[in-house]
Amino acid sequence: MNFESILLAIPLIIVGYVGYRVVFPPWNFPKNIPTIPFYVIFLPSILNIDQTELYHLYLKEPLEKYGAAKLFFGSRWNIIVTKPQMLAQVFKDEDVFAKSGNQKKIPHSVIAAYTGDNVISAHGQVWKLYRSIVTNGLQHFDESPIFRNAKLLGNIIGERFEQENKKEVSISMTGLVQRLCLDNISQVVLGFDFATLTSDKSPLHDHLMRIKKQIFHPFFLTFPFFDHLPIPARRRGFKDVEQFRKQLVEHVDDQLVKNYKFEQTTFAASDLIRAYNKDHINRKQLTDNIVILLVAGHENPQLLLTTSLYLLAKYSQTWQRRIREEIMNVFDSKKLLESPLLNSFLYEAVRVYPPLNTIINRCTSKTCLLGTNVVIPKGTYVGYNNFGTNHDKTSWGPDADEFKPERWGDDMESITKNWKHAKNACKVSSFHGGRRACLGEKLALAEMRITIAEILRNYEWTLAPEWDEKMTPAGPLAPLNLKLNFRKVNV
Ligand code: HEM
Repeated sequence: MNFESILLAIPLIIVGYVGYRVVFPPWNFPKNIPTIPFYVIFLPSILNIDQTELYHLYLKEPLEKYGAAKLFFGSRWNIIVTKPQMLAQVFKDEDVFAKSGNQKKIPHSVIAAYTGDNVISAHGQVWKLYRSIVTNGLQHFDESPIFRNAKLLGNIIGERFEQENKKEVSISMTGLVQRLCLDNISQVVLGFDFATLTSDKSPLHDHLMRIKKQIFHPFFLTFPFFDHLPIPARRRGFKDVEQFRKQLVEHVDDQLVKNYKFEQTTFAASDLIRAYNKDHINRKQLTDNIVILLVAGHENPQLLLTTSLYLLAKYSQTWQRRIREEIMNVFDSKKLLESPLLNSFLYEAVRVYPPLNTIINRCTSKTCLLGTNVVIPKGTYVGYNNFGTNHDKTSWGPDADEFKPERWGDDMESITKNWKHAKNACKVSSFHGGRRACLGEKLALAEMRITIAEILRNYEWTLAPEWDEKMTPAGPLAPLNLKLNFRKVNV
Protein backbone atom coordinates (compact mmCIF):
# COMPACT_ATOMS: atom_id res chain seq x y z
CA MET A 1 0.00 0.00 0.00
CA ASN A 2 1.51 3.33 -1.03
CA PHE A 3 1.47 6.57 0.99
CA GLU A 4 -1.50 8.10 -0.95
CA SER A 5 -3.68 5.02 -0.37
CA ILE A 6 -2.92 5.22 3.35
CA LEU A 7 -3.89 8.91 3.36
CA LEU A 8 -7.13 8.03 1.61
CA ALA A 9 -7.84 5.11 3.92
CA ILE A 10 -7.58 7.16 7.16
CA PRO A 11 -10.67 9.35 6.61
CA LEU A 12 -12.60 6.33 5.34
CA ILE A 13 -11.74 4.40 8.49
CA ILE A 14 -12.75 7.36 10.67
CA VAL A 15 -16.06 7.81 8.81
CA GLY A 16 -16.68 4.05 8.96
CA TYR A 17 -15.97 3.99 12.71
CA VAL A 18 -18.23 6.99 13.45
CA GLY A 19 -20.96 5.47 11.25
CA TYR A 20 -20.65 2.17 13.10
CA ARG A 21 -20.95 3.94 16.49
CA VAL A 22 -24.10 5.72 15.30
CA VAL A 23 -25.82 2.72 13.70
CA PHE A 24 -25.13 0.11 16.40
CA PRO A 25 -25.41 0.42 20.19
CA PRO A 26 -22.21 -0.41 22.15
CA TRP A 27 -21.55 -4.17 22.35
CA ASN A 28 -21.96 -4.23 26.15
CA PHE A 29 -25.49 -2.75 26.12
CA PRO A 30 -28.21 -5.21 27.27
CA LYS A 31 -29.38 -7.53 24.49
CA ASN A 32 -32.73 -8.36 26.13
CA ILE A 33 -34.32 -4.95 25.44
CA PRO A 34 -35.09 -3.70 21.92
CA THR A 35 -33.03 -1.23 19.87
CA ILE A 36 -34.91 1.67 18.28
CA PRO A 37 -33.32 2.09 14.81
CA PHE A 38 -30.79 4.94 14.90
CA TYR A 39 -32.49 6.86 12.06
CA VAL A 40 -35.79 7.21 13.94
CA ILE A 41 -34.64 10.26 15.85
CA PHE A 42 -33.77 12.05 12.59
CA LEU A 43 -37.14 11.42 10.90
CA PRO A 44 -38.97 14.54 12.15
CA SER A 45 -36.25 16.66 10.47
CA ILE A 46 -37.01 15.14 7.07
CA LEU A 47 -40.67 14.08 7.24
CA ASN A 48 -43.68 16.08 8.30
CA ILE A 49 -44.34 14.06 11.46
CA ASP A 50 -44.44 15.23 15.03
CA GLN A 51 -43.04 13.48 18.09
CA THR A 52 -46.36 11.90 19.11
CA GLU A 53 -46.71 10.32 15.67
CA LEU A 54 -43.10 9.19 15.84
CA TYR A 55 -43.81 7.58 19.21
CA HIS A 56 -46.80 5.64 17.89
CA LEU A 57 -44.91 4.48 14.80
CA TYR A 58 -41.58 3.42 16.29
CA LEU A 59 -41.46 3.51 20.07
CA LYS A 60 -44.83 2.44 21.44
CA GLU A 61 -44.73 -1.25 20.67
CA PRO A 62 -41.22 -2.03 21.93
CA LEU A 63 -41.59 0.21 24.99
CA GLU A 64 -44.99 -1.19 26.01
CA LYS A 65 -43.64 -4.72 25.67
CA TYR A 66 -40.25 -4.33 27.35
CA GLY A 67 -40.54 -1.14 29.41
CA ALA A 68 -37.11 0.04 28.26
CA ALA A 69 -35.21 0.36 24.97
CA LYS A 70 -31.91 1.51 23.46
CA LEU A 71 -32.20 4.89 21.76
CA PHE A 72 -29.71 7.03 19.82
CA PHE A 73 -30.10 10.62 21.02
CA GLY A 74 -27.78 13.59 21.52
CA SER A 75 -24.80 11.96 19.71
CA ARG A 76 -24.83 8.78 21.80
CA TRP A 77 -26.66 5.56 22.57
CA ASN A 78 -28.79 5.66 25.71
CA ILE A 79 -31.35 3.52 27.51
CA ILE A 80 -34.82 4.99 27.97
CA VAL A 81 -37.24 3.64 30.52
CA THR A 82 -41.05 3.87 30.57
CA LYS A 83 -42.47 1.09 32.79
CA PRO A 84 -43.50 2.56 36.16
CA GLN A 85 -41.71 -0.09 38.25
CA MET A 86 -38.44 0.45 36.39
CA LEU A 87 -38.85 4.21 36.47
CA ALA A 88 -39.43 4.12 40.22
CA GLN A 89 -36.10 2.31 40.54
CA VAL A 90 -34.27 4.92 38.43
CA PHE A 91 -35.81 7.80 40.39
CA LYS A 92 -35.09 6.15 43.75
CA ASP A 93 -31.62 4.74 43.28
CA GLU A 94 -29.93 8.08 42.78
CA ASP A 95 -26.42 6.93 43.62
CA VAL A 96 -26.49 4.37 40.82
CA PHE A 97 -28.54 6.37 38.30
CA ALA A 98 -26.66 9.56 39.11
CA LYS A 99 -27.82 12.88 37.69
CA SER A 100 -25.46 13.96 34.94
CA GLY A 101 -26.74 17.05 33.15
CA ASN A 102 -25.31 18.82 30.13
CA GLN A 103 -22.47 20.29 32.17
CA LYS A 104 -21.11 16.74 32.50
CA LYS A 105 -22.53 15.09 29.40
CA ILE A 106 -21.58 17.75 26.82
CA PRO A 107 -19.51 20.31 28.76
CA HIS A 108 -18.14 21.89 25.56
CA SER A 109 -21.63 22.80 24.21
CA VAL A 110 -23.43 26.15 24.05
CA ILE A 111 -26.34 24.70 26.03
CA ALA A 112 -24.02 23.62 28.86
CA ALA A 113 -22.44 27.09 28.89
CA TYR A 114 -25.96 28.53 29.25
CA THR A 115 -27.34 26.49 32.18
CA GLY A 116 -24.14 25.26 33.88
CA ASP A 117 -24.28 23.18 37.05
CA ASN A 118 -27.65 23.84 38.67
CA VAL A 119 -30.31 22.47 41.02
CA ILE A 120 -31.85 20.36 38.23
CA SER A 121 -28.66 18.81 36.90
CA ALA A 122 -26.42 18.60 39.99
CA HIS A 123 -25.81 15.46 42.03
CA GLY A 124 -25.09 14.59 45.68
CA GLN A 125 -24.12 17.21 48.26
CA VAL A 126 -24.01 20.07 45.74
CA TRP A 127 -27.61 19.32 44.69
CA LYS A 128 -28.72 19.15 48.34
CA LEU A 129 -27.19 22.57 48.97
CA TYR A 130 -28.88 24.13 45.93
CA ARG A 131 -32.24 22.53 46.75
CA SER A 132 -32.10 23.72 50.35
CA ILE A 133 -31.56 27.29 49.10
CA VAL A 134 -34.33 27.53 46.49
CA THR A 135 -37.08 25.37 48.00
CA ASN A 136 -38.72 27.96 50.24
CA GLY A 137 -39.09 30.61 47.53
CA LEU A 138 -40.56 28.09 45.09
CA GLN A 139 -43.10 26.73 47.58
CA HIS A 140 -44.24 29.98 49.21
CA PHE A 141 -44.76 32.80 46.77
CA ASP A 142 -46.97 35.79 46.10
CA GLU A 143 -49.60 35.02 43.46
CA SER A 144 -50.71 38.61 42.85
CA PRO A 145 -48.34 39.14 39.86
CA ILE A 146 -49.88 36.05 38.22
CA PHE A 147 -53.38 37.52 38.56
CA ARG A 148 -52.14 40.88 37.22
CA ASN A 149 -50.37 39.32 34.25
CA ALA A 150 -53.40 37.18 33.37
CA LYS A 151 -55.43 40.40 33.14
CA LEU A 152 -52.74 42.01 30.98
CA LEU A 153 -52.83 39.01 28.65
CA GLY A 154 -56.62 39.35 28.47
CA ASN A 155 -56.24 43.06 27.63
CA ILE A 156 -53.75 42.31 24.84
CA ILE A 157 -56.23 39.86 23.31
CA GLY A 158 -58.99 42.48 23.78
CA GLU A 159 -56.99 45.16 21.94
CA ARG A 160 -56.98 42.98 18.85
CA PHE A 161 -60.78 43.30 18.60
CA GLU A 162 -60.49 47.08 18.58
CA GLN A 163 -57.56 47.09 16.13
CA GLU A 164 -59.31 44.79 13.68
CA ASN A 165 -62.86 45.89 14.41
CA LYS A 166 -64.11 42.32 14.12
CA LYS A 167 -66.20 39.94 16.21
CA GLU A 168 -63.61 37.19 15.89
CA VAL A 169 -59.82 37.59 15.89
CA SER A 170 -57.17 35.08 14.99
CA ILE A 171 -54.07 35.10 17.24
CA SER A 172 -50.75 33.22 17.12
CA MET A 173 -50.19 32.15 20.68
CA THR A 174 -46.48 31.26 20.95
CA GLY A 175 -45.03 34.74 21.53
CA LEU A 176 -47.90 35.89 23.72
CA VAL A 177 -47.80 32.89 26.06
CA GLN A 178 -44.02 33.16 26.29
CA ARG A 179 -44.25 36.82 27.33
CA LEU A 180 -46.77 35.99 30.03
CA CYS A 181 -44.62 33.18 31.45
CA LEU A 182 -41.46 35.31 31.41
CA ASP A 183 -43.18 38.09 33.31
CA ASN A 184 -44.63 35.60 35.80
CA ILE A 185 -41.35 33.90 36.65
CA SER A 186 -39.35 37.13 36.80
CA GLN A 187 -41.86 38.76 39.17
CA VAL A 188 -42.67 35.73 41.32
CA VAL A 189 -39.27 34.04 41.64
CA LEU A 190 -36.50 36.38 40.48
CA GLY A 191 -37.64 39.63 42.07
CA PHE A 192 -37.66 41.86 38.96
CA ASP A 193 -39.93 42.46 35.99
CA PHE A 194 -39.08 41.34 32.47
CA ALA A 195 -41.97 43.67 31.50
CA THR A 196 -42.63 42.02 28.17
CA LEU A 197 -46.41 42.38 28.55
CA THR A 198 -46.29 46.08 29.39
CA SER A 199 -43.50 47.29 27.13
CA ASP A 200 -42.69 46.75 23.46
CA LYS A 201 -38.98 47.08 24.14
CA SER A 202 -37.19 44.80 26.57
CA PRO A 203 -33.48 44.45 25.71
CA LEU A 204 -33.13 41.43 28.01
CA HIS A 205 -36.08 39.76 26.26
CA ASP A 206 -34.58 40.43 22.80
CA HIS A 207 -31.28 39.01 24.02
CA LEU A 208 -33.03 35.91 25.36
CA MET A 209 -34.83 35.34 22.04
CA ARG A 210 -31.51 35.59 20.19
CA ILE A 211 -29.72 33.05 22.33
CA LYS A 212 -32.68 30.65 22.37
CA LYS A 213 -32.29 30.35 18.60
CA GLN A 214 -28.64 29.43 19.03
CA ILE A 215 -29.20 27.01 21.88
CA PHE A 216 -32.13 25.12 20.42
CA HIS A 217 -30.63 24.84 16.94
CA PRO A 218 -31.79 21.30 15.98
CA PHE A 219 -28.49 20.35 14.32
CA PHE A 220 -26.31 21.27 17.30
CA LEU A 221 -28.76 19.67 19.75
CA THR A 222 -28.49 16.41 17.81
CA PHE A 223 -24.73 16.69 17.25
CA PRO A 224 -23.31 18.71 20.16
CA PHE A 225 -19.88 17.41 19.12
CA PHE A 226 -19.75 20.21 16.52
CA ASP A 227 -19.56 22.81 19.31
CA HIS A 228 -15.93 21.65 19.67
CA LEU A 229 -15.13 23.16 16.27
CA PRO A 230 -14.23 26.82 15.73
CA ILE A 231 -17.45 27.60 13.80
CA PRO A 232 -17.78 31.43 13.90
CA ALA A 233 -21.58 31.44 14.53
CA ARG A 234 -21.16 29.06 17.47
CA ARG A 235 -18.26 31.10 18.91
CA ARG A 236 -20.57 34.12 18.76
CA GLY A 237 -23.22 31.95 20.48
CA PHE A 238 -20.87 31.27 23.41
CA LYS A 239 -20.15 34.99 23.77
CA ASP A 240 -23.80 35.92 23.58
CA VAL A 241 -24.73 33.35 26.22
CA GLU A 242 -22.01 34.60 28.56
CA GLN A 243 -23.19 38.20 28.19
CA PHE A 244 -26.80 37.22 28.81
CA ARG A 245 -25.92 35.29 31.97
CA LYS A 246 -23.95 38.22 33.29
CA GLN A 247 -26.67 40.76 32.52
CA LEU A 248 -29.41 38.60 34.02
CA VAL A 249 -27.63 38.21 37.34
CA GLU A 250 -26.69 41.90 37.45
CA HIS A 251 -30.34 42.69 36.82
CA VAL A 252 -31.54 40.41 39.63
CA ASP A 253 -28.79 41.63 41.93
CA ASP A 254 -29.53 45.31 41.21
CA GLN A 255 -33.28 45.05 41.61
CA LEU A 256 -33.14 43.04 44.81
CA VAL A 257 -30.23 44.67 46.59
CA LYS A 258 -31.50 48.14 45.64
CA ASN A 259 -34.70 47.17 47.40
CA TYR A 260 -34.32 48.61 50.89
CA LYS A 261 -36.30 45.66 52.26
CA PHE A 262 -33.98 43.09 50.65
CA GLU A 263 -33.49 41.10 53.84
CA GLN A 264 -37.25 40.58 54.11
CA THR A 265 -37.78 39.49 50.51
CA THR A 266 -38.52 35.80 50.11
CA PHE A 267 -37.95 35.28 46.39
CA ALA A 268 -35.96 32.16 45.50
CA ALA A 269 -33.45 34.59 43.93
CA SER A 270 -33.09 36.51 47.23
CA ASP A 271 -32.19 33.26 48.98
CA LEU A 272 -29.60 32.52 46.29
CA ILE A 273 -28.06 35.98 46.69
CA ARG A 274 -27.97 35.60 50.47
CA ALA A 275 -26.25 32.21 50.07
CA TYR A 276 -23.71 33.88 47.77
CA ASN A 277 -23.14 36.74 50.22
CA LYS A 278 -22.45 34.16 52.91
CA ASP A 279 -20.00 32.30 50.64
CA HIS A 280 -22.13 29.15 50.59
CA ILE A 281 -22.05 29.27 46.78
CA ASN A 282 -19.73 31.07 44.37
CA ARG A 283 -20.63 33.56 41.61
CA LYS A 284 -20.84 30.88 38.92
CA GLN A 285 -23.14 28.73 41.05
CA LEU A 286 -25.31 31.77 41.72
CA THR A 287 -25.50 32.48 37.99
CA ASP A 288 -26.16 28.85 37.00
CA ASN A 289 -29.09 28.62 39.40
CA ILE A 290 -30.63 31.97 38.52
CA VAL A 291 -30.45 31.01 34.84
CA ILE A 292 -32.11 27.63 35.45
CA LEU A 293 -34.92 29.21 37.48
CA LEU A 294 -35.56 31.52 34.55
CA VAL A 295 -35.32 28.73 31.96
CA ALA A 296 -37.37 25.99 33.72
CA GLY A 297 -39.60 28.62 35.27
CA HIS A 298 -40.86 30.10 32.00
CA GLU A 299 -40.37 27.43 29.35
CA ASN A 300 -42.21 24.58 31.08
CA PRO A 301 -45.30 26.60 32.04
CA GLN A 302 -45.24 28.08 28.54
CA LEU A 303 -45.54 24.58 27.07
CA LEU A 304 -48.31 23.52 29.44
CA LEU A 305 -50.33 26.69 28.98
CA THR A 306 -50.09 26.36 25.19
CA THR A 307 -51.24 22.74 25.45
CA SER A 308 -54.10 23.68 27.79
CA LEU A 309 -55.34 26.46 25.51
CA TYR A 310 -55.13 24.04 22.58
CA LEU A 311 -57.15 21.35 24.39
CA LEU A 312 -59.74 23.88 25.54
CA ALA A 313 -60.11 24.95 21.91
CA LYS A 314 -60.31 21.38 20.66
CA TYR A 315 -62.99 20.57 23.23
CA SER A 316 -64.64 23.99 23.06
CA GLN A 317 -68.20 22.66 23.18
CA THR A 318 -67.55 20.36 26.14
CA TRP A 319 -64.63 21.05 28.46
CA GLN A 320 -64.24 24.72 27.62
CA ARG A 321 -67.95 25.38 28.22
CA ARG A 322 -68.16 23.33 31.38
CA ILE A 323 -65.03 24.79 32.97
CA ARG A 324 -66.15 28.34 32.11
CA GLU A 325 -69.42 27.70 33.94
CA GLU A 326 -67.52 26.29 36.90
CA ILE A 327 -65.12 29.20 37.35
CA MET A 328 -67.20 32.14 36.04
CA ASN A 329 -67.57 33.62 39.52
CA VAL A 330 -64.46 32.18 41.13
CA PHE A 331 -61.74 34.78 41.63
CA ASP A 332 -59.92 33.31 44.55
CA SER A 333 -56.90 31.07 44.10
CA LYS A 334 -57.89 28.68 46.88
CA LYS A 335 -61.33 28.21 45.34
CA LEU A 336 -59.79 27.59 41.91
CA LEU A 337 -57.75 24.86 43.56
CA GLU A 338 -61.03 23.30 44.64
CA SER A 339 -62.68 23.35 41.19
CA PRO A 340 -62.98 19.71 40.06
CA LEU A 341 -63.44 20.26 36.32
CA LEU A 342 -60.56 22.72 36.01
CA ASN A 343 -58.16 20.56 38.00
CA SER A 344 -59.03 17.23 36.38
CA PHE A 345 -58.66 18.96 33.00
CA LEU A 346 -55.17 20.18 33.93
CA TYR A 347 -53.98 16.82 35.27
CA GLU A 348 -55.19 15.14 32.11
CA ALA A 349 -53.42 17.76 29.96
CA VAL A 350 -50.17 17.09 31.87
CA ARG A 351 -50.66 13.35 31.40
CA VAL A 352 -51.53 13.33 27.70
CA TYR A 353 -48.95 15.96 26.66
CA PRO A 354 -46.08 15.98 29.19
CA PRO A 355 -44.28 19.28 28.47
CA LEU A 356 -40.86 17.66 28.83
CA ASN A 357 -41.05 14.49 26.82
CA THR A 358 -37.70 12.71 26.72
CA ILE A 359 -35.21 13.49 29.50
CA ILE A 360 -31.84 11.74 29.44
CA ASN A 361 -29.61 13.07 32.19
CA ARG A 362 -28.60 10.15 34.38
CA CYS A 363 -25.42 8.13 34.10
CA THR A 364 -24.88 4.77 35.80
CA SER A 365 -22.12 4.96 38.41
CA LYS A 366 -21.61 1.16 38.28
CA THR A 367 -22.84 -1.90 36.42
CA CYS A 368 -26.38 -2.49 37.65
CA LEU A 369 -29.60 -4.39 37.22
CA LEU A 370 -32.70 -2.61 35.91
CA GLY A 371 -35.87 -4.52 36.82
CA THR A 372 -35.12 -8.20 37.22
CA ASN A 373 -32.93 -8.98 34.23
CA VAL A 374 -31.62 -5.95 32.32
CA VAL A 375 -27.91 -5.52 33.01
CA ILE A 376 -26.73 -1.98 32.32
CA PRO A 377 -22.98 -1.29 32.12
CA LYS A 378 -21.29 1.46 34.12
CA GLY A 379 -21.17 4.85 32.38
CA THR A 380 -24.43 4.38 30.42
CA TYR A 381 -26.81 7.31 29.99
CA VAL A 382 -30.29 6.39 31.21
CA GLY A 383 -33.36 8.54 30.67
CA TYR A 384 -37.13 8.48 30.65
CA ASN A 385 -39.84 9.07 28.12
CA ASN A 386 -42.78 10.74 29.82
CA PHE A 387 -45.12 10.34 26.87
CA GLY A 388 -44.57 6.56 26.95
CA THR A 389 -45.11 6.24 30.70
CA ASN A 390 -48.19 8.48 30.71
CA HIS A 391 -49.78 6.58 27.79
CA ASP A 392 -48.97 3.07 29.00
CA LYS A 393 -52.07 0.89 28.57
CA THR A 394 -51.16 -1.29 31.56
CA SER A 395 -51.45 1.76 33.81
CA TRP A 396 -54.22 3.65 32.04
CA GLY A 397 -56.30 1.03 30.27
CA PRO A 398 -57.27 0.68 26.60
CA ASP A 399 -58.26 4.37 26.36
CA ALA A 400 -54.82 5.55 27.55
CA ASP A 401 -54.32 7.67 24.42
CA GLU A 402 -57.64 9.46 24.77
CA PHE A 403 -58.05 12.83 26.46
CA LYS A 404 -60.52 12.06 29.27
CA PRO A 405 -60.32 14.37 32.31
CA GLU A 406 -63.15 12.41 33.91
CA ARG A 407 -60.74 9.52 34.54
CA TRP A 408 -59.37 11.52 37.51
CA GLY A 409 -62.70 11.51 39.39
CA ASP A 410 -65.72 13.77 40.04
CA ASP A 411 -64.93 15.41 43.34
CA MET A 412 -61.78 17.19 44.49
CA GLU A 413 -60.93 14.61 47.12
CA SER A 414 -60.77 11.72 44.62
CA ILE A 415 -59.09 13.87 41.94
CA THR A 416 -56.28 14.94 44.31
CA LYS A 417 -55.89 11.41 45.67
CA ASN A 418 -55.67 9.93 42.16
CA TRP A 419 -53.17 12.56 41.03
CA LYS A 420 -50.91 11.93 44.04
CA HIS A 421 -51.19 8.18 43.62
CA ALA A 422 -50.36 8.36 39.88
CA LYS A 423 -47.23 10.41 40.66
CA ASN A 424 -46.10 8.22 43.57
CA ALA A 425 -46.55 5.06 41.50
CA CYS A 426 -44.66 6.69 38.57
CA LYS A 427 -47.70 6.26 36.29
CA VAL A 428 -47.45 9.96 35.48
CA SER A 429 -43.88 11.19 35.42
CA SER A 430 -44.35 14.66 33.88
CA PHE A 431 -43.12 16.34 37.08
CA HIS A 432 -40.62 13.57 37.93
CA GLY A 433 -41.33 12.48 41.52
CA GLY A 434 -39.64 11.34 44.72
CA ARG A 435 -36.75 13.28 46.23
CA ARG A 436 -36.05 15.04 42.96
CA ALA A 437 -39.63 15.97 42.20
CA CYS A 438 -40.12 19.24 40.34
CA LEU A 439 -40.00 22.17 42.74
CA GLY A 440 -42.13 24.32 40.46
CA GLU A 441 -45.23 22.13 40.13
CA LYS A 442 -47.24 24.19 42.62
CA LEU A 443 -46.28 27.44 40.92
CA ALA A 444 -46.85 26.13 37.38
CA LEU A 445 -50.31 24.75 38.20
CA ALA A 446 -51.28 27.96 40.00
CA GLU A 447 -50.27 29.90 36.86
CA MET A 448 -52.44 27.60 34.74
CA ARG A 449 -55.52 27.88 36.93
CA ILE A 450 -55.34 31.65 37.33
CA THR A 451 -54.58 32.41 33.68
CA ILE A 452 -57.07 29.95 32.21
CA ALA A 453 -59.84 31.18 34.52
CA GLU A 454 -59.20 34.81 33.56
CA ILE A 455 -59.21 34.10 29.82
CA LEU A 456 -62.26 31.80 30.05
CA ARG A 457 -64.27 34.49 31.82
CA ASN A 458 -63.72 36.89 28.94
CA TYR A 459 -63.30 34.88 25.76
CA GLU A 460 -64.33 31.72 24.01
CA TRP A 461 -61.98 30.25 21.46
CA THR A 462 -61.56 27.56 18.83
CA LEU A 463 -58.65 26.26 16.76
CA ALA A 464 -57.95 28.56 13.80
CA PRO A 465 -59.12 26.57 10.74
CA GLU A 466 -55.89 27.28 8.86
CA TRP A 467 -53.73 25.98 11.75
CA ASP A 468 -52.06 22.66 10.95
CA GLU A 469 -52.83 20.50 13.99
CA LYS A 470 -49.33 19.31 14.87
CA MET A 471 -47.17 19.00 17.96
CA THR A 472 -43.53 20.03 18.05
CA PRO A 473 -41.34 17.64 16.01
CA ALA A 474 -38.80 16.98 18.80
CA GLY A 475 -37.65 18.24 22.21
CA PRO A 476 -40.20 20.03 24.42
CA LEU A 477 -43.76 18.85 23.67
CA ALA A 478 -46.54 21.34 22.83
CA PRO A 479 -48.73 22.32 19.87
CA LEU A 480 -46.48 23.79 17.16
CA ASN A 481 -47.10 27.49 16.36
CA LEU A 482 -50.60 27.31 17.86
CA LYS A 483 -53.15 29.70 16.36
CA LEU A 484 -56.55 30.32 17.97
CA ASN A 485 -59.70 32.23 17.01
CA PHE A 486 -61.12 34.28 19.89
CA ARG A 487 -64.61 35.77 20.45
CA LYS A 488 -65.79 37.80 23.40
CA VAL A 489 -67.90 35.91 25.91
CA ASN A 490 -71.55 37.04 25.88
CA VAL A 491 -72.56 37.59 29.46
C1 HEM B 1 -45.52 22.62 33.61
C2 HEM B 1 -44.44 23.01 34.18
C3 HEM B 1 -43.30 22.13 34.61
C4 HEM B 1 -43.00 20.83 34.30
C5 HEM B 1 -43.78 19.87 33.44
C6 HEM B 1 -41.77 20.51 35.00
C7 HEM B 1 -41.14 19.28 34.95
C8 HEM B 1 -39.99 18.95 35.65
C9 HEM B 1 -39.29 17.70 35.56
C10 HEM B 1 -39.68 16.54 34.65
C11 HEM B 1 -38.23 17.75 36.40
C12 HEM B 1 -37.16 16.68 36.59
C13 HEM B 1 -36.08 16.89 35.54
C14 HEM B 1 -35.03 15.80 35.50
O1 HEM B 1 -35.34 14.62 35.53
O2 HEM B 1 -33.87 16.16 35.41
C15 HEM B 1 -38.26 19.04 37.04
C16 HEM B 1 -37.36 19.46 37.99
C17 HEM B 1 -37.34 20.73 38.52
N1 HEM B 1 -38.19 21.77 38.21
FE1 HEM B 1 -39.83 21.66 37.04
N2 HEM B 1 -41.36 21.61 35.70
C18 HEM B 1 -42.26 22.61 35.50
C19 HEM B 1 -42.22 23.89 36.00
C20 HEM B 1 -41.26 24.37 36.83
C21 HEM B 1 -41.20 25.72 37.33
C22 HEM B 1 -42.22 26.83 37.06
C23 HEM B 1 -40.10 25.81 38.10
C24 HEM B 1 -39.64 27.05 38.83
C25 HEM B 1 -38.52 27.60 38.63
C26 HEM B 1 -39.47 24.49 38.12
C27 HEM B 1 -38.34 24.14 38.85
C28 HEM B 1 -37.79 22.87 38.91
C29 HEM B 1 -36.65 22.54 39.73
C30 HEM B 1 -35.90 23.49 40.65
C31 HEM B 1 -36.37 21.18 39.50
C32 HEM B 1 -35.25 20.35 40.11
C33 HEM B 1 -35.70 19.53 41.31
C34 HEM B 1 -34.54 18.71 41.86
O3 HEM B 1 -33.85 18.03 41.11
O4 HEM B 1 -34.36 18.77 43.07
N3 HEM B 1 -40.19 23.65 37.32
N4 HEM B 1 -39.34 19.75 36.58
